[in-house]
Amino acid sequence: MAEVESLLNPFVKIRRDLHKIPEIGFKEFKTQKYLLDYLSTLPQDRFELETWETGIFVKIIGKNPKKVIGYRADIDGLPIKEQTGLPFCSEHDNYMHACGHDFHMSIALGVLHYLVFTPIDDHVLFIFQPAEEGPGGAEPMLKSEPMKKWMPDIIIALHIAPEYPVGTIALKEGLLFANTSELFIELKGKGGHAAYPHETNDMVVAACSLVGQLQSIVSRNVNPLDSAVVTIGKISGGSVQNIIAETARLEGTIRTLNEDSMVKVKTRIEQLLEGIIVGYACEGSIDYGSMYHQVFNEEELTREFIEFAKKEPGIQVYSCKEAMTGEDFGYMLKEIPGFMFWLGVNSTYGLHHAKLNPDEKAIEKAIKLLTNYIRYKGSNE
Ligand SMILES: CC(=O)N[C@@H](CCC[C@H](N)C(=O)O)C(=O)O
Repeated sequence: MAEVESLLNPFVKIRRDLHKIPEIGFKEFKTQKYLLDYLSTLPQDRFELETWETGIFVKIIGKNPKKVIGYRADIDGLPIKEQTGLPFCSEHDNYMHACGHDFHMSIALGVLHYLVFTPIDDHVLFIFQPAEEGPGGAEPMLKSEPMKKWMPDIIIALHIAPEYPVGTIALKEGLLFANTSELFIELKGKGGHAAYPHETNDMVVAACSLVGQLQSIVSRNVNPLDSAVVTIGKISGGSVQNIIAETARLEGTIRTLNEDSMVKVKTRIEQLLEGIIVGYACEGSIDYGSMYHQVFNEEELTREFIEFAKKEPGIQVYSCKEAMTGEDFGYMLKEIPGFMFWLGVNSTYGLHHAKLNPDEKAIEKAIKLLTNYIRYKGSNE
């Protein structure tokens, strides 16, 4: 294994190292240390660095700066048990980089490394952001002191796309990713003996009924020409097979392409929950957790990047439709002009799947494309 690793592109090795240590939002301690250790090997006079929570800001000093170009990479993993069987699979039981943030980090380090050794005119701010999967690091990071001090004039990010081949990128001007809101519903009834249901209010039955009713929101309350998602990803309740459950909890997410639909979907969820409370004589409450602003690509910069990327050897540019994925990078794009794009990584299994296995050849492609684009944008001659 050591021999094979010595033959790898160093940023593929970095990706594998990071893949082994996935950590969830605001607990990315080993990840932050790994990134800091790597940064400590680079010439220290070429950049300034500030940590923020488990994230890191790195400003590469420009030769003749007129602006700051921002590049953001998210760093957290997901609570999923990896099933890839890869030799470098997760060493953290029940956690996995199943959304490609290991790729995002290694690509960012590749571009950063190049710019440290080959300075350009403008400053380049790298933002290693925690907690993209939740509860959200972008919004508080935007308000942080380092960000205020080094506020970028433009900002860029990518996300891996398992469905596209290596060597492709996909993007569009305007709306790229949906508005999101987490959804947590608690139900409380009356538990008791499995053989005496008439003396209880069974929250497993109430929860199942509510999950069924929630499916009607998208099909019956949202305009068919609009789009929305209501997904319940987790149900829990009860303690053992012969006790009727006193409590149940649903955990899910809402996605919409505009803010009005988000309000409408939430109103319907609240109405349906009211119905359950009355129908099952129970208590119920909703917590919307964290919400992400849509990802909206600034049109002129996006068009310019598309034209640039089309001329890059080995890169094919696809035009895509908006997706119902969410990204708190949307908050950065709300304040700073920029764009996000999909990077093709050709995996049979998709994002958030325990067998996601992105093709590492995409790492070098992305490093080259981004480095060339940032050099082009950051040249003031
Ligand atoms: C790109 C991606 O997969 N992002 C996540 C963001 C999750 C936000 C939040 N935890 C929620 O579930 O609403 C996604 O699931 O789209």
